[in-house]
Amino acid sequence: MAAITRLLKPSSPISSLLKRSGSTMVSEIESPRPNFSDPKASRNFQWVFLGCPGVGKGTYASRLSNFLGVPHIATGDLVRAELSSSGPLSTQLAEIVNQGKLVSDEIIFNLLSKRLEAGEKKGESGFILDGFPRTIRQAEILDEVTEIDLVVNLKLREDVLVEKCLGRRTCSKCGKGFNVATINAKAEDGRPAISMAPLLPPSQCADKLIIRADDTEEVVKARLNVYQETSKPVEDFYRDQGKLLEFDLPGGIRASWPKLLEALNIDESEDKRSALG
Ligand SMILES: Nc1ncnc2c1ncn2[C@@H]1O[C@H](COP(=O)(O)OP(=O)(O)O)[C@@H](O)[C@H]1O
Repeated sequence: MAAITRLLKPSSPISSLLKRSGSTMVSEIESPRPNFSDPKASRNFQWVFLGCPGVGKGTYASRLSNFLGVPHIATGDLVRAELSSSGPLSTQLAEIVNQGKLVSDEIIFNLLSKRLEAGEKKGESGFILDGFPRTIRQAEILDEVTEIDLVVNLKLREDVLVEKCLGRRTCSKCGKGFNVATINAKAEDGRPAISMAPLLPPSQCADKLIIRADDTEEVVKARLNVYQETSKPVEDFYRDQGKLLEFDLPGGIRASWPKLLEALNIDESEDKRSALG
């Protein structure tokens, strides 16, 4: 794995470059190509998680980020934080998100570069991006500003995705995500059977659970359509670069996590095991 993942450090902070790319003058960007001649300039993992709404990008990206010691950055979380901040963008964002549409690339670049900048100030390096890039333009700009080492594409049958989204709950106090759905989908039409136990909250979170406003059946279906039309091509973008690792989730976390580590060639007994919680 080290060979795939330990590439070299970009010469400028990705946050400032993403900010500049918020304008349409993408061609103006001076790409900070990795400096392969400096063997000391090794950097941390720069991974992307792709997959349909409800597939579990947040769950697995967050576990891996603890395991690998890099921040998990979910653009959906950044959008929701902005939404609840009652800042100038919040009304506009609520309208877009609650219809299941994508926020403009400019707004996303802006939120992401602010998050990366704050992380750089705290000494963060590397990342697992979740929910970004979601358009070809976002993928192209990300490619202009830094090197992505690996893209994990999580996959699950669509009927299960809807059930999972409808079962999602978040603790309004600690922010942790849970799922109250018990999934037992039978094998049919060439789709494999899949069972997933619910991921229930501990007692201190049980009375603080909230449901995302965009997790209604109608909006989930709209988001799945947007994914097929706009985000699916991003898979091809990375497939063509030879960076896409396809991973069909075999079931819930218990069944999937060890298999995912195996697919990533990560030994679970490595020193970061304690981070798993
Ligand atoms: N990279 C992005 N580009 C455009 N819009 C985004 C992006 N990331 C998040 N959003 C907005 O935030 C919403 C929630 O995103 P996310 O939490 O990633 O949801 P999902 O469960 O659909 O994967 C999206 O439906 C979209 O409106």
